[in-house]
Order: sequence, then structure tokens, then C-alpha cells
Amino acid sequence: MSSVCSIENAEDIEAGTRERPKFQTEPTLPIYLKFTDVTYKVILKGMTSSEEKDILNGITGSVNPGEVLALMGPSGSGKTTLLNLLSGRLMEPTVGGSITYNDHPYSKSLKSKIGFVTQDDVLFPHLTVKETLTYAALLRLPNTLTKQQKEKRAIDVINELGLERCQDTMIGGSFVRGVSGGERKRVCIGNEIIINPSLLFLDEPTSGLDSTTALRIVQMLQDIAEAGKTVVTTIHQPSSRLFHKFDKLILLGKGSLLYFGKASEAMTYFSSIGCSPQIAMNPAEFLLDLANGNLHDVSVPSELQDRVQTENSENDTANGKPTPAIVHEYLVEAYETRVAENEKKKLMAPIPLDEEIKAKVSSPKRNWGASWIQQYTILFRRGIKEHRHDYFSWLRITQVLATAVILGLLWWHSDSKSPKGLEDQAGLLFFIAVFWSFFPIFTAIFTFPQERAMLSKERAADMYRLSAYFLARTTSDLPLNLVLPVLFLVIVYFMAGLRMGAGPFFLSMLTVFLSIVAAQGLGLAIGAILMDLKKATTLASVTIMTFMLAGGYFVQEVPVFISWIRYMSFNFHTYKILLKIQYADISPIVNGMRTDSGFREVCALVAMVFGYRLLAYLSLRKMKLHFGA
Ligand SMILES: Nc1ncnc2c1ncn2[C@@H]1O[C@H](COP(=O)(O)OP(=O)(O)OP(=O)(O)O)[C@@H](O)[C@H]1O
Repeated sequence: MSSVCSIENAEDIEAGTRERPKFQTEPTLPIYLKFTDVTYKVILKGMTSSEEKDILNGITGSVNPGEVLALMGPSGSGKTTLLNLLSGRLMEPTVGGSITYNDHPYSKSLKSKIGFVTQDDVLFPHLTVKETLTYAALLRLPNTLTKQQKEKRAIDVINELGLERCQDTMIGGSFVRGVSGGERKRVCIGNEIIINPSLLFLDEPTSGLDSTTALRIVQMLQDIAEAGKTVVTTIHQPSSRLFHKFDKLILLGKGSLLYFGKASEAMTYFSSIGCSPQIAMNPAEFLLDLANGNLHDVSVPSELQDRVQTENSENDTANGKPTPAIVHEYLVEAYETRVAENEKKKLMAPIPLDEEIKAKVSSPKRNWGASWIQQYTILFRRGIKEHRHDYFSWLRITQVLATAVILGLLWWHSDSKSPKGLEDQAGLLFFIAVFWSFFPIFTAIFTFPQERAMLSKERAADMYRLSAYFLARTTSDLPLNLVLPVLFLVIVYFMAGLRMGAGPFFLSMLTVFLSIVAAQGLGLAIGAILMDLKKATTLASVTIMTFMLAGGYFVQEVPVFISWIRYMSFNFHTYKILLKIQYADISPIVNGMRTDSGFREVCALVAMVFGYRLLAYLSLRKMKLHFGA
């Protein structure tokens, strides 16, 4: 139903029966983007040696406010790399040439003026369209706007993008049915245009969409540009209708520039160098064939024919067809000799802006939308909304409650008066300590690896500070994570007949809580260190096994050099504290463990609560390098 809605809109717009949306009438800082001789190479490290690989070779071009620049080329030609360089997301020492924004180099303040729509739709599946855009508005818009104004901006964007009919639908994902692909892409664009960006970059915004929906998206990009923004988009294989909607075009082939100029003049340029289609062809298809070095159904320029003949006579072969390598070489040379210098000269022309306006892009200061405390509160609320489904999944509730009932039945009204009964009951305490030390690890290790793409995207846009995200993400889990243990403990405690009284009950509950928080911290740290679910699960299993073995339950005396593991085995501390709460008054030793101490264990458990979380935070900070933030 929802995809039908987008197609209808596209057809209406095409037919001119529906008014095109007006994109953000408020003033936008105009940004002129120029880039000259941009090069980029990567160093590929082999087993024995390393070699350099050129990804981009001297790309020159420009795009002005009000224009849409399309980056086209075959797969692997360097479109995404160029887009990342132009948007300031890829800054490495191996980047050469110059990229300027209103004649100024990239500065951190530009982040708040740049919108970047990634190729993959990185959105939270359980939030609705409206919630997604409202959270983006609250986090990204400056504090000069009130909460109500920010929420109104989200509604305006929903209207501008024609998302009214699906605003209360969940985004959806692999396991949840949600909005259509075209709508999801529009939400991603909405997430970026909500900040009224001066520069909008999009990586393959139409991939995977049908031609009508793709047309609607590109039409939207044109409307956005008309509102004074500068738009740069990569595009894989546009239909001819789409192709004609671009103002400027860059055609790349193997990292080299084959054409830069007006999209409408591309065909004229290629026919001027002797390459024109011999049958009616979509211009985009023709250009991609050329960039691939494929001259089927294309006239072969005489100069190229001469080169082929010379090569054939040199190699004594009779194949009259130019190879892709020769075609590529010819196209690069043709562009360099006929157009490149002229284009570079054009880039020298001054920008029609006052110095004062031009300089607005050059502040080295970052612009955070919301204050730290606002970021924390918004992220906390968003975390609870997105993750409540996980916490209260039936599978999880059944798993915990079934375990509690089984334990309750096995230890039904257990007796702590006889030494044998005491030993049996201590076994239950050991199980509780192990269960609530390790169960939360396996839920927490997913947190950061699963949110890696989102974190990377949002941090690259300076949406919030890492500390605000970390604290919000780890504390929003807590209330939800503590509900199930309360139920569990109430069932087990009373069915098994553990020590009655408010004191022992609440102290046991507090101990289990501390254990859960420490376990979560360990899970978060493992996830943050590895950022990979498979590896994290393996490391968590090994850690759990080590803690179990070294804790002291099986081996009472461990060699000094591994005794530190015993201090980190928080499950064991939990067990000893539970023993103290339950039996300190009854027996000084239970199952070979002393029950009259516990202070050291409490201190160790509290240290683990903070220590593992700190480790998780530091690991995330280290990961910041990969976010380019
Ligand atoms: N960090 C890197 N290390 C090694 N190779 C890289 C790196 N970054 C890019 N490349 C290579 O550079 C080339 C261009 O990559 P890029 O992703 O920019 O291409 P593309 O034109 O966007 O391709 P597609 O249309 O398939 O997305 C590819 O061959 C890619 O493998």
C-alpha cells in the first residue's frame, strides 16, 4: 500500500497534476564546492611487501548551489571514494589535490552544514517514520530552536517528502515488516535535510528502487537543489529520464576522469571525440559502456582505429577491435587535451559571494545541536523505545520464568537446617550467581556491534558526544534488564524457601543487581573491543569458562600468577556474598567456603561494575578512529 502511495506521487508530479513540494524556504548558507586534481591511493599490505594502489587520478570539477552533480561510472571506478573525499569523510595523508568549500578548506564546522545519505539505509527498525525524524531533529537542530519548533521541523520534512501516510508506520528491517524501500530512502534523505544542509551528498540513492520511485527521488533532489542547496550524488545506471534531470555530470573510469561538465552536453562532447551511439540508446547506458571500454554499437574514432592497427602490426595480431584498456587510455587523453585545462581555468573564477559569507564555513569549532544533557536524555528515550521489543520478547520472558520455576520445583522448600540441606541450598545460590552473571553478558555483547553502523553514521555527522551515547545506551538498558531478575528472584526465593525476612531478600536482590550490571559491563566491553558478533560470542564463552574454572568453586588454591583472574570472576564474588547473606548466622563454612567475610567481595563486585564499563567506553573511544569523527 505504502509503495503505491509513492508511485502515485511520482506519476502526479510527472503529469504536473500535483504541486511539487517546496523544500525549506528558510535561508541556506550557499556553498560552492570546487575540487582540483584530487588523487587518492591506498597502501595494500601483503604478507611480505606492501604496494600502492591508485584509486583516484586527478579529478577536477565543481558544483554550485542550486545544482545536482551526478557521479557516474562502472562499479569500482571510484564514485563512493570521491563522494567520501568531497564530503570530508575520508581524510588520509594519501589524499592529494585540493577540495574547497567557498574557497576555504574543510573545517569541522562544515559537519553541521553537510548531509550525507549513505548507500545502506541505516535506520532503527522499531521506530516509526515520525519518531525517527523527530529524534533526528531534536539531536541535530541548534539549541536556538525550542523543542516544539524542532518537532514541527520533523513534521514539515514529513510533508515535504510526502511521507504523511506512513508517518506512524515502523521503519522495519530484516525481521520486521515496515515501510517500502522508496519510503525508507526518503526517510534517510529526511534525516539529512532536516538540518537544512548547504551540501547534500548521496551514495546511490536509487539503487534497488523501481524506475518510477527512482524518478521521484531524483526529482526530489532537484527540488532540494532548487531551494539553494548543493547536491552531489553517485548513481549507478540511471534511466534516460533520470539522466536528463542532472545538471552536471562526472564520468569516472578506473579512477580517472572521462568527462566533467553539463550532463546535457555529455553526448555532444563524446561525439566530438568520435564516439557516438549507432543505435538509439539511453545516454547513461552509452556512457557506462564507454567507461567500461566497450564500443559495441558505438562508432570507433579514427584515431583509435589507427592505434589499434599500429598495435596489431607490432604484436602481429589481426584483431581489429580496440581493447578496453586502449579505449580507456584514449578517453582519458581526449579529456585531458581537450577539456581539462579549460575546466581548471574556470575554477579560478571568483565565487559570487561576500567574503563574510564565504568565511562562515571556516570555523574550526564543532557545532553540537543539543547540549550534553539533552543528548543524553534524547538518546536514553530513543534507546528504550527501540529496544523494549528485545527485552520483553516472549522468548526471553519464557526462558527466565521457566528457569525460575524449574529451580523453584527442584529446591522446593529446601531445608537449611541440616548440613546436607545447607549444601544443597548453596548449590542453588551458586546457580543463581552463575545464571545472572552470564546471561546478561550474552545480551550485552550485541549492543555495540549491532549499532556500529548507526553509531558510525551519527558520529560522523556530529550528532552527539560519544560519552552521552555511551551513558544513555548503557543506562537505558538497566531498568528493562532489571525487571526480569526481580520476577526470577521472587519466584525462586519463595518457592525454594531461602532465608525469610526483608533484609536477606532485598540484600540478595541487590547483590544479583550488581552482578547483572557488572556482567553487562563485561558484555559491552567485549562487544566494543571486537565490534564483531561472531568473535565477541567466542570471546565471551571463553571468558565465562575461565571465570567459572578459576573463580574458586572447583579449585580452591590457584597459582599466584593467575590469581588476578579470581578477582575478576564477579560470579564468584556474587556467590560468596549470597552465602554470607543467607548463612553467616548459621554456619561459618558452607561447601568449603567461609561465610563470615564478604567485604572484599562487595568491593571487588562494585569495582567490576565500574571497571568493565570504563573498559567498554575506552574501547569505543578507540573505535572512534574508524568513524572518521
Ligand atoms: N581502503 C581501500 N583499500 C583497498 N581498495 C580500496 C579501498 N577503498 C577503495 N578501494 C578500491 O577502490 C576502487 C573504487 O572503490 P569505490 O567504492 O569508490 O567504487 P564505486 O565506483 O563506488 O563502486 P560501486 O559502484 O561498486 O559502489 C575499488 O576497486 C575498491 O576496491
